[in-house]
Amino acid sequence: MVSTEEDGSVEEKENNNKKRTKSAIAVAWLTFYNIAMTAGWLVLAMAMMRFYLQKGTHKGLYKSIARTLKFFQTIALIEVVHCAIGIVRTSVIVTGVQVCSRIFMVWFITNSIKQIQNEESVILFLFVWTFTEITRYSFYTFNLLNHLPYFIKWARYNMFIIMYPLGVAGELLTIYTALPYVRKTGMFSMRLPNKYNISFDYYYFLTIVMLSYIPLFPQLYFHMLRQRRKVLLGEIIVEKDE
Ligand SMILES: CCCCCCCCCCCCC[C@@H](O)CC(=O)SCCNC(=O)CCNC(=O)[C@H](O)C(C)(C)COP(=O)(O)OP(=O)(O)OC[C@H]1O[C@@H](n2cnc3c(N)ncnc32)[C@H](O)[C@@H]1OP(=O)(O)O
Repeated sequence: MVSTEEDGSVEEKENNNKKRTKSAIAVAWLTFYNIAMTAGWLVLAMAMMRFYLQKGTHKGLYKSIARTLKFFQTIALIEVVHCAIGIVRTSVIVTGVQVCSRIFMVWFITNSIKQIQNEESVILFLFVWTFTEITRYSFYTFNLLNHLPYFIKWARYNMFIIMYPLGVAGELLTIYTALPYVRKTGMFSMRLPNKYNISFDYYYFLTIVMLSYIPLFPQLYFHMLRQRRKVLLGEIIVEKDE
């Protein structure tokens, strides 16, 4: 009996130790990840500023930063894994939609259609993404280190009110500008007859993507408004399972 109780408490202690070690590893990893991502987006911000100051135009800016942008935006897929394994308390779906729509913008729109790379709308979403990500990753970093300056917290939960619609406007305008090129070239499309007997029209797909912002974007925006009320105003919000 004594020995069972002792075994139990040893097991419990071991479990608690494991839990502590796991969360220490998770915190260490998240701190490293957030510092790396803050640095990556800062490098992007500086590269964009330097380009504009040197050339005096936004033409060619996307091409000059494309590799770095693709790298850091694609790496953000790790955030979906963070949610899935439960080391951050965020919905997989909300994060998945946010990250996948960005990756889609980068790889399947801006990177694939050279003719639109110099559009002002591309600069608009690049500026908005960069500002938002520097704020967001530095917020997570300082928060993990328990030294969060109030202005970063304020910026994280206020700037999105303007930045989110601006970013969406930049993204939608860019896709809209791409539509004529997609129709003309028939890129990423499959017409019948073909050996797979499959038909896919990228032009219509992009139209559906644009329309899908109507139901999806408000959900992300209201999620952030709820987070804002929780963090800045201390409201207790009971979330439905997302
Ligand atoms: C295949 C084709 C797909 C096409 C789909 C088309 C539909 C697209 C519709 C969507 C449009 C999106 C457009 C978008 O790209 C435009 C822009 O981004 S514009 C720029 C403005 N954007 C923003 O402001 C972004 C706001 N969004 C976010 O911040 C996040 O992405 C989001 C997941 C939406 C919300 O973040 P989260 O739920 O994580 O909120 P919190 O930041 O408050 O964090 C909650 C808790 O989790 C902890 N956490 C999260 N991540 C980390 C991390 N990396 N490290 C450490 N901790 C983390 C955080 O601290 C909180 O913890 P706690 O509650 O304990 O304090």
